[in-house]
Amino acid sequence: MIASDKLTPPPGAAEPVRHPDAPAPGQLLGPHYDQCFGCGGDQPHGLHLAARAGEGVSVTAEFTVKAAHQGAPGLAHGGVLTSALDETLGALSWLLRTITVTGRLETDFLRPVPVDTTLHLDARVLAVAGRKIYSTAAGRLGAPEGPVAVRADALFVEVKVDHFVRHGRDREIQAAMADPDQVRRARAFEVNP
Ligand SMILES: CCCCCCCCCCCCCCCC(=O)SCCNC(=O)CCNC(=O)[C@H](O)C(C)(C)COP(=O)(O)OP(=O)(O)OC[C@H]1O[C@@H](n2cnc3c(N)ncnc32)[C@H](O)[C@@H]1OP(=O)(O)O
Repeated sequence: MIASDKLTPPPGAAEPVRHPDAPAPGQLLGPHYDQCFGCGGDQPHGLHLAARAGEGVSVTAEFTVKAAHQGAPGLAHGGVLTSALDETLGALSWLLRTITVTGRLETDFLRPVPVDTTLHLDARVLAVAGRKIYSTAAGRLGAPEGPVAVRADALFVEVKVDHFVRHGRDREIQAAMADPDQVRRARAFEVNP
């Protein structure tokens, strides 16, 4: 499977560089926002995906499919699986110490994923070109070496905290800015907070 032209790093794109203050390999990254559908602990039907720093500019993550995540009877919904890939790819921001949002995400669905399966995900940055981060991820059934069920290629784009302040609903933005723990987590993404 080949990523579309929009996901092919341009000539001159740089190798990704792990930030010197990135969390150590093996360290749990924790949620970037408690209400996040992907990683937040306060979302009852969220994915509760737990990501860890890997070597280089990579992460691993686990997500267990619940009944609330079904599309067909007993099987995970494809959009939910794409969300798990998106969240895992988003966690790469912790290693670059930049805030990024998904610009483009292409998913291949290779095997059905039954409810109760734990999907073992991994993601890594392939290249960086200015604000554009090119990355790839896969989700395996039941074990880190299990068969690949889903995979994705992505382009994330670097933004500043201002992106969220400008576009987010005011109620949640005000609450986030009043929460010192949330502000600390946002700063952990940024090289120059
Ligand atoms: C107090 C508050 C605390 C907050 C604490 C936050 C904590 C940290 C939260 C992180 C959360 C992560 C969660 C998981 C990941 C999501 O799910 S993120 C949510 C989904 N994504 C979005 O909502 C993004 C919506 N899109 C946008 O906002 C804008 O289109 C973007 C992506 C920021 C780009 O807009 P822009 O900044 O105006 O930049 P633009 O010049 O258009 O594009 C820059 C470059 O990217 C390229 N590009 C852009 N989009 C595309 C595309 N779709 N295809 C190909 N190329 C593209 C452009 O062609 C351009 O290339 P160059 O011309 O430089 O070569």
